[in-house]
Amino acid sequence: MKIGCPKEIKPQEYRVGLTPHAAAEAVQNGHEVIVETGAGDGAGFTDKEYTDVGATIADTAAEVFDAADLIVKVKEPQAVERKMLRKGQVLFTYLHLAPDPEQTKDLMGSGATCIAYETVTSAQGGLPLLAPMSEVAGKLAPQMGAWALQKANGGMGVLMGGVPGVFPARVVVIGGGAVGTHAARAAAGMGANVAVLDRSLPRLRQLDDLFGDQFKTVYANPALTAELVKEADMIIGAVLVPGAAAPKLVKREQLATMKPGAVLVDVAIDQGGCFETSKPTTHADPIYEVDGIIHYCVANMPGAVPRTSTLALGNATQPFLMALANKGWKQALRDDPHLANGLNVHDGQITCAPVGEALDLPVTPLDDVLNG
Ligand SMILES: NC(=O)C1=CN([C@@H]2O[C@H](COP(=O)(O)OP(=O)(O)OC[C@H]3O[C@@H](n4cnc5c(N)ncnc54)[C@H](O)[C@@H]3O)[C@@H](O)[C@H]2O)C=CC1
Ligand SMILES: CC(=O)C(=O)O
Ligand SMILES: [Mg+2]
Repeated sequence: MKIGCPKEIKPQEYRVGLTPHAAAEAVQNGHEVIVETGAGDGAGFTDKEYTDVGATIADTAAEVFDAADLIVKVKEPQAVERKMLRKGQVLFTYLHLAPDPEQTKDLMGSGATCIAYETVTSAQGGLPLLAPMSEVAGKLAPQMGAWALQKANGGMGVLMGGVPGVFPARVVVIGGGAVGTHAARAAAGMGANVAVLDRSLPRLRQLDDLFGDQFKTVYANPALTAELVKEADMIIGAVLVPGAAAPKLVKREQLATMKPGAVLVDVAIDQGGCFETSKPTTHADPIYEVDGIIHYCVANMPGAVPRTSTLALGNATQPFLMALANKGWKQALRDDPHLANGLNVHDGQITCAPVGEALDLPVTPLDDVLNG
């Protein structure tokens, strides 16, 4: 099979979908690997590292899309990339379709088979291809929020850890999954006073057992959430309903109840955001203000640390990529129901129920596609 890896073109996205180690394994398994020139530069991988393991370098993305049976990427295909997809081709990447009707329409129109990292599941529970990037984004969130809290950046001028005699920043993390746990640990490590909210009591018990007094756990009912929102210096949005658009947990009218210069870091922005006033921003222009509250809503946060992120993502995607390449997509999905949950679009049809619900589009059952 021909596996193609284009250079990422989303603004300030420096990760790459295939590491030289992954390329080597694909070549050893008898596949042809085509990488766009410079694709690995941002993550510190040279073209030579790919050619040394037997990959071919292409001058343009068009050559990669033209040649490949299977395209491996990091971020959702941008409009110009979507035009290059074709029926029968397999796309393996993050998609985040629920809040993105335009991308969904284009992918359906392309006829391609589109497998989204973020809805692949695992037998142990959780989302194995989202988790590594959630770990990165979670650890980054307090760091980015701390920067936004600085007065020169529009924030209220509060130091995360405080100093002797002065109370530290109050950080509220909504959602205690992969992002939330790593964010809470990092914020607590910076000395902040941290509370984690989740609507899953078993998850809160687990966090309490694992982390003890490092941070407090709170059940996420709307009234309690509203109380904590008022007192917070920083709120980190880290909720997820897999595949679906994020629920809006802080409404615009609540901003008036908050401290002026408080910071909202909406990590869930890739699923549409969990604060009503969130809209996607970029690393180049990451923050904006609404009603005196600073918003940080970068949809590809791990792109800020592409070396760590590329290696972490590659560790997780590689076994699935090899299954798709070695068996062909249909057999790989028949053999592994967790990988099958990643199928979002096939030959013009939506196959992921939460995406269909979010966008009011009909959903074709996976079984019809795989065994019909
Ligand atoms: N902006 C970025 O660069 C990145 C964004 N993300 C996004 O971060 C979000 C969180 O991802 P993960 O932590 O991996 O998900 P996860 O599934 O590990 O955790 C989500 C948590 O949210 C909780 N939850 C769901 N609805 C809730 C509600 N109404 N109130 C309180 N808690 C609620 C769940 O019980 C779960 O514990 C996702 O949207 C993911 O795509 C992940 C990585 C990078
Ligand atoms: C998960 C995601 O959207 C990212 O890593 O950019
Ligand atoms: Mg996106």
